[in-house]
Amino acid sequence: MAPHNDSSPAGNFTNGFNRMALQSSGSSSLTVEDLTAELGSSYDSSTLDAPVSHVKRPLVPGVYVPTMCFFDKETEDVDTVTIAHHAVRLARAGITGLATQGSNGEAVHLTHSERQVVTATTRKALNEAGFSQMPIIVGCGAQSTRETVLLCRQAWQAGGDYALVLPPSYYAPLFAPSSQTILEFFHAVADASPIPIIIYNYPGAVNGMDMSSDIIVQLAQHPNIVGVKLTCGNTGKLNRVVAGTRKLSKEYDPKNPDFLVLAGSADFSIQALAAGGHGILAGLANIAPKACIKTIELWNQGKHTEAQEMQEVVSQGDWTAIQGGVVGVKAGLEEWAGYGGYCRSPLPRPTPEQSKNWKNGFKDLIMLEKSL
Ligand SMILES: N[C@@H](CC=O)C(=O)O
Repeated sequence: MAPHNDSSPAGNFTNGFNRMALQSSGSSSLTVEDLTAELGSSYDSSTLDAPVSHVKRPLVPGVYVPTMCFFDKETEDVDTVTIAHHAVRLARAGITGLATQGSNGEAVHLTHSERQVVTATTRKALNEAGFSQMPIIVGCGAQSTRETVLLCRQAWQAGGDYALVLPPSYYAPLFAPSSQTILEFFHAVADASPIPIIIYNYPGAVNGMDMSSDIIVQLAQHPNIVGVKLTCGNTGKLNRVVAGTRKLSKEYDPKNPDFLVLAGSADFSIQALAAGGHGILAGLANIAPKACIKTIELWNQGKHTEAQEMQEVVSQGDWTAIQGGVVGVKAGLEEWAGYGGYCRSPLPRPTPEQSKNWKNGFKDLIMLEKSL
């Protein structure tokens, strides 16, 4: 397997694209001028107050958290103070990395420039708190190849290290989830993106499209595709992807694999590890990062009975998160951590009864979290 492009091109943040980025990404269909023009119309660099420096931040096994986007309760404006606070709180809990604009980050509610602000705020907060080596994955899924590439470039500009990419889904009936169309889409994005791509397989979010292990392994052969988040919950598939991608490496190192295979929900953390997976990228870690980390540590230390017991608490808590979705996770944070607020409209604000139920649903998990 060719070495991964896990280092973003050096250079300071500017509103125009860095030519090195384009050269290193091998982009052939989009010029610097095209992209600068596109950015000029969709992105206001004055919203960022500091240059973003680009350094190598490797993607290693562990617990990654799709962090939340917080909003002012009255105006629904992006609340950068709480975004920064939450990122640092998670980092101090010992997580491996963060993902902005995942499902829990309400990417679909954000404009391009707001996405930039969220990622840059997160990068800045981590750097200032001493976590400058912690990678940030940025959700970059969009419906066209062109917009997906643009989001990847904007993610890089804002300080993102990796791009999490869903397959386009609006026209899903016109192609199968493991078709040539999907293959070509991911190849085109990976060719043009200045940051490496992580495939996001989340059938529930993409018109039911569920990519097969065969196509994921095929895509893993691209030097700029470096991992997958499997929210499908299919541990048989996860096992096949680990086995198939391991064979692509000259020397497989489970502590530093060439292709990272992550469970997309915390309720199958140890099941994923038993299948050879490398960790999780899971929303529940917003609520209970230490419990998610400890469950994985126990398993990796060979303490399988203790890990299984902890997994049961995590899985029960995740059931509340899965049922309440991002509304429920925010309500849980508000109830147990004193911040969280509400999702952007049109997502509903929870009723007092819902908040009470979700608070109770997370109770055992929070007790565990507080004991760690
Ligand atoms: N249940 C998932 C939702 C998106 O992938 C998670 O935990 O993040």
